Amino acid sequence: MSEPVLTVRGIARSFGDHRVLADLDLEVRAGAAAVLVGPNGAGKSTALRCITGADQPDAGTVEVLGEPLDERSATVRAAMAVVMDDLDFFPDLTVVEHLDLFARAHRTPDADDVVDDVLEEVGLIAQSGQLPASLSSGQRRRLALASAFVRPRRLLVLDEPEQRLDQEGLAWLVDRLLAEKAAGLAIVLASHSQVLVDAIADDVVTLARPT
Ligand SMILES: Nc1ncnc2c1ncn2[C@@H]1O[C@H](COP(=O)(O)OP(=O)(O)OP(=O)(O)O)[C@@H](O)[C@H]1O
Repeated sequence: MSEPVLTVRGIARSFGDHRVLADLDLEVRAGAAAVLVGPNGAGKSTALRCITGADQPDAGTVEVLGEPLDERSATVRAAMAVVMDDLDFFPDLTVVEHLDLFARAHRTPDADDVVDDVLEEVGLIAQSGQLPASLSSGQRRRLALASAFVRPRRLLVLDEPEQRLDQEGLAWLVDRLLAEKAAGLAIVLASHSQVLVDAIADDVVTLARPT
């Protein structure tokens, strides 16, 4: 069996005396998907933030490709594509300019072709010249997801990627994530969509709302 792409051991996180995560373990290998489920406030986003280095666990360890997580390392930045809940875009860059930026910054081979293909796939060809403020919320979500698919990646970290997608968008997302797994990507995501969980999860991790 391949080495794990992501290994989480015993992470814990509290805010004041509010314990959100306690002793969370997770291992995700190439071609597999782990899905975090649980009610609002259960700690799914907190866990993903600890995995990406956006937050620090109080205890436990996170390893990416066998190395302790350092989100500044070139290896981690090249491997980990992250789409979280908060969608920040440059207000003065168009849809296609955002994707060009991601693709070129990460040295995607044949960047122009990749960006065109992904724009088509996410259904944003007609909006490619628009600024983010003029997109619908679902179109902004598609742009955020597209940014992960125009760059090299070995680990996808996605926080509720189904949010604001219509039914056709959810069907696309399922197909895309299955294709990512088939291509050897490791995926960890949080979701409230049973359709998505049933379609892609190899491992379902249920977090309970803290008491
Ligand atoms: N920076 C913070 N300071 C204080 N409390 C926080 C902070 N971040 C998260 N929390 C708390 O931690 C708990 C878990 O939040 P989190 O966002 O991880 O939940 P979630 O499972 O992702 O929920 P949802 O399904 O609503 O997205 C919540 O009670 C939240 O208020």
